[in-house]
Amino acid sequence: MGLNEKVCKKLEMADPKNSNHVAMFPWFGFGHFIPFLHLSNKLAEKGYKVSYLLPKGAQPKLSQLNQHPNLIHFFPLVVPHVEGLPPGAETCSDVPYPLHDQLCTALDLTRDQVKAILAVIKPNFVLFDVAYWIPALGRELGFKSVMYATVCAAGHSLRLVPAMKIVKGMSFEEMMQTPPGYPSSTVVPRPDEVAQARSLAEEFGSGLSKYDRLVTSKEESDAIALRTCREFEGPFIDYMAQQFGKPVLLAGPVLPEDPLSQLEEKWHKWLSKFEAGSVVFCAFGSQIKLKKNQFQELLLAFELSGLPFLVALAPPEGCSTIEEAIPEGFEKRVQAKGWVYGDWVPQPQILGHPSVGCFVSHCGFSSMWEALQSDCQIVLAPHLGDQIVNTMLLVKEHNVAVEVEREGNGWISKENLNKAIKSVMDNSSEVAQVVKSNRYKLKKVLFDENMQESYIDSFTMNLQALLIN
Ligand SMILES: C[C@@H]1O[C@H](OP(=O)(O)OP(=O)(O)OC[C@H]2O[C@@H](n3ccc(=O)[nH]c3=O)[C@H](O)[C@@H]2O)[C@H](O)[C@H](O)[C@H]1O
Repeated sequence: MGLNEKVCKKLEMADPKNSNHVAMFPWFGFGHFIPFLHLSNKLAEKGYKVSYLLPKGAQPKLSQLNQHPNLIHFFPLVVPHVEGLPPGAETCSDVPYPLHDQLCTALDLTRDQVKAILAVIKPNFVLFDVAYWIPALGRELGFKSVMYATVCAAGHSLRLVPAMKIVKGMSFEEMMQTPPGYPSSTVVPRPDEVAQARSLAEEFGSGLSKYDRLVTSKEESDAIALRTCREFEGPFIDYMAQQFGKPVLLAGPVLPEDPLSQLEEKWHKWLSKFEAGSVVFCAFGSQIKLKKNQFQELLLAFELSGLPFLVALAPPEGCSTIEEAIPEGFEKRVQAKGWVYGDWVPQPQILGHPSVGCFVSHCGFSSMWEALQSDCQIVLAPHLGDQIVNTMLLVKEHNVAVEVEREGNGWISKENLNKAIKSVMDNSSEVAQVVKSNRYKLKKVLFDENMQESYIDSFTMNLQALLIN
């Protein structure tokens, strides 16, 4: 009897009510909270109960994304203070990137709280990403552990497989190599990605390197789950399965259906002043803090473009408010055509507004999926390693976006950003037509209404199959 038949038999015999409880325990960053919560919504639609463990201060920003509060319950954790962290720090948004090591140590120190909760709620499965000690808890408490990766399969295949260990002191030439059997010649190391990938050898919580933590999480867990699909990353998915010798469950893009319906009036009203597809929207996720001069240069690029723009970026380094960072006379010059906003915006809903025609993004994995779901042209300015890999997937592998050219030191000039925006916003340009046509074709495949449903169905089928072994 094949696996699917066995699972079907098991499902017929067992009351699904007995094995449909999943606990979620993501890394303490919104780029992880949000994908885990989107998956929670999809599982709840299939009748699953979800217990979601997270720092207590993160819950308010996430509650609005919880579409099934009767089935998805939050379990707030107290994040212990670790020396070096600002008092009360709980998520990546509270601390600069270099302090994520200490934040991850704090996550490890929630182990007793997590164990106490799991011992009481008795989930059938726990989905996690950086808490490499969850599989051991699973063997002790009797649940199946699944490492749910919220970055692309290409990024994991390139930098987080046993075939090529990332350690301190590797030469540039070594870092420019791809692991044995790696399945791509377009998504490959490049100097700025190598510079970022070196951080994988650095400590990331409790003395472990990021590489060791993330590879151990995959090696120890009962299965790996990826927020992606064959149509987007097929060869990388197969490579991951071969490297780790265990089931790889695919969730698909896992995005909520039409987000525009919930757009708040203030955004809708302002955006609706402009003609369809004319507004440039820029956001760089929940973690990036730019240097003040780079922040100002980006604003000057949007002014130079002459297009209406909405910029949602955190205040740059050294500025506590966005107003402090805006260049002299800028607001007077751009008048009602530009809006610079220094706090959280409803990004997916803004991308769904008909006036928005271009998304300037750092290519974080969630922003990447939201860009592909939208009808916007895509301009990419990646910062962290996996964002560069995501960028190569979109630009080199699928040719659906353009990347901003950087100076040698990583500087983004107003001229180069303006050039990239114009290349996709000038409908007469060949680049604009090619990326637009490729994007529509890819969107048709990735967001075909039955595709997401079939991915979640097979995801739950494969989850249940873990209970048989
Ligand atoms: C896996 C990890 O995710 C991280 O998260 P980050 O927040 O930077 O970016 P996204 O993944 O786009 O996630 C950001 C999420 O926040 C939403 N959002 C953001 C800003 C805002 O003002 N309003 C919003 O609604 C956005 O819509 C998206 O859903 C990094 O990429 C990191 O490289 C990657 O390893």
